[in-house]
Amino acid sequence: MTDTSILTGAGIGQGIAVGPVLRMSAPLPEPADERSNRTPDEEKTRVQQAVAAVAADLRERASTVEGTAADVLEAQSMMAEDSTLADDVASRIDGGKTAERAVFEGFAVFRDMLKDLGGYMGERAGDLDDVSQRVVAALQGKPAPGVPHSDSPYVLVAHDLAPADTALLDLTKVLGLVTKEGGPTSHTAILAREKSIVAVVGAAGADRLADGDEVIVDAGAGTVTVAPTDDERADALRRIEERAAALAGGVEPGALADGTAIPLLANLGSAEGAEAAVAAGAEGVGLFRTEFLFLDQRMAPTVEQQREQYTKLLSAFGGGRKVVVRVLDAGADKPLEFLNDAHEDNPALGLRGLRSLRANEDILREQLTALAEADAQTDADLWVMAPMVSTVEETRYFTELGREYGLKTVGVMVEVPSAALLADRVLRVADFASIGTNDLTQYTLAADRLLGSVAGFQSPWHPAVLRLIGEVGAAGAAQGKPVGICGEAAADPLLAVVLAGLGATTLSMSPAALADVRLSLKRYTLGQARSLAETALAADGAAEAREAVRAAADRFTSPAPDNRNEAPQ
Ligand SMILES: C=C(OP(=O)(O)O)C(=O)O
Ligand SMILES: [Mg+2]
Repeated sequence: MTDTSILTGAGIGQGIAVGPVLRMSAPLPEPADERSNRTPDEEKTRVQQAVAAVAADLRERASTVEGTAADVLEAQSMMAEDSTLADDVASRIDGGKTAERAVFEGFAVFRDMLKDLGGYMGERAGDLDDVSQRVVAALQGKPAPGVPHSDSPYVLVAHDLAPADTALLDLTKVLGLVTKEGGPTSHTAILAREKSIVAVVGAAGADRLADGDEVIVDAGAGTVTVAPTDDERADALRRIEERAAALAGGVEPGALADGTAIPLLANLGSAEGAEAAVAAGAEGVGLFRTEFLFLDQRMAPTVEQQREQYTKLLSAFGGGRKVVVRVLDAGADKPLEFLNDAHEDNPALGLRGLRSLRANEDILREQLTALAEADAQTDADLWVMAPMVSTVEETRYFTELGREYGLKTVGVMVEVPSAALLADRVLRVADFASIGTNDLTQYTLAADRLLGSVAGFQSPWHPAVLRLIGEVGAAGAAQGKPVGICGEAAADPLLAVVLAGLGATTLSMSPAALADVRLSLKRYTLGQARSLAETALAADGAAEAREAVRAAADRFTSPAPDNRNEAPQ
């Protein structure tokens, strides 16, 4: 590509990168479908050896990294050795196929099954393709297709990047990443977010980029500018410098430009993440997902087991810092057998969240006991909340129970439109509300958050979702009760400003998002945030809201004379 053109995709984070393209080596050609001239036993032995070598290599890579990267690589090594897949490949070899062809076909069938499932499972299809390529390469004695080697920095462009490769990218060389495939919840995106790699995934047209093409990757805008003009390049380099300077400016508390405090908190699923969250500037925890501690358990956790975990977490936030713990949120995307193992045709609308705890009140009481005991042992400021509350009556039930255990601050999550619409009454009872925008969006737009086919509906920018958030913000302001946001929406730097304008008093997000949100809040006054919220509410849909807010926000931050139109504070 030589003429300036712009590709669009899903940006991960807010970074910008400028540099020459280097492409991933092309995938291996499809193995020929011809009869094997080896015996089936010989071919099966070859497959076993190749699979064992690939699995060992993936495990070895897993041992050199941590966190999600290690989990992904472990999961891939298990895919390689999956016995159902092995049986499928063996039966193809019995039918006369070569080892290479049998692996190619067998893995493809399972890949298609995952793709058909859509959502999170569909996103795993790429992981399986990568394992298949690695096994075929091992069978052919070729190196596994992977990241190119370069001594100078470059923007890596790939059809889709395998998790094994993303996990091990040399970040001193890779300036940014562009892929044609993959969505915002693909492993590539998850790992890019975790490693703060400037990335645009799912960029249509990325396959046309060639080695040496100069590109600007703008993750915040979700664009890749090919063959930029001198002005575009200079502007991008200036913004890179500005962002680096601002991010290096230390971790001040979250606040708007006029000093209005918007504390920035972390979403955590285990106490292990606490140290990194504090290092990233988390002022406390806005959502501790307790069910993540017990997802693979068949039995309810004991009080002791829980107390130990909660004490560890609270100790990391001593000195009176706030930690909001959510009681177990079972159901739909987070199944907990010990709370509800019934088959439900529509689990998102079933016995989940507080409903399932109420049906197992002994488990809820044990959790509150453990929380109260951990609270007594530490000096963090513990707040406790219930998930999936849909009525004022449920709010009353939970807050009364919490107070029975001596918990000082007891609130509810607003994730269901009914709770948002009656927020004034809910907040008369609860000490605070925390809005879970992931579920609130799912229920407002009637779009299963796990289903790829309806992913287009899952945007918290939708004015219907924002109007509900505004209801809660207004009720909180009227009654002087805190209203936090703890869904993914809070991690979107521009939407975070809109949320502050709608009345959010704290924002909680994955720690990797804190720096960019902090930076974004600092650009706008409360008056401007409210004006941007009005702009979003007036739009017809999510895309229109985001576009209108982006344009209005640019007018606020661009140099005079436009700034004279600044909204009143
Ligand atoms: C924060 C939320 O809870 P979870 O994602 O755990 O359902 C939400 O629904 O926005
Ligand atoms: Mg939720």
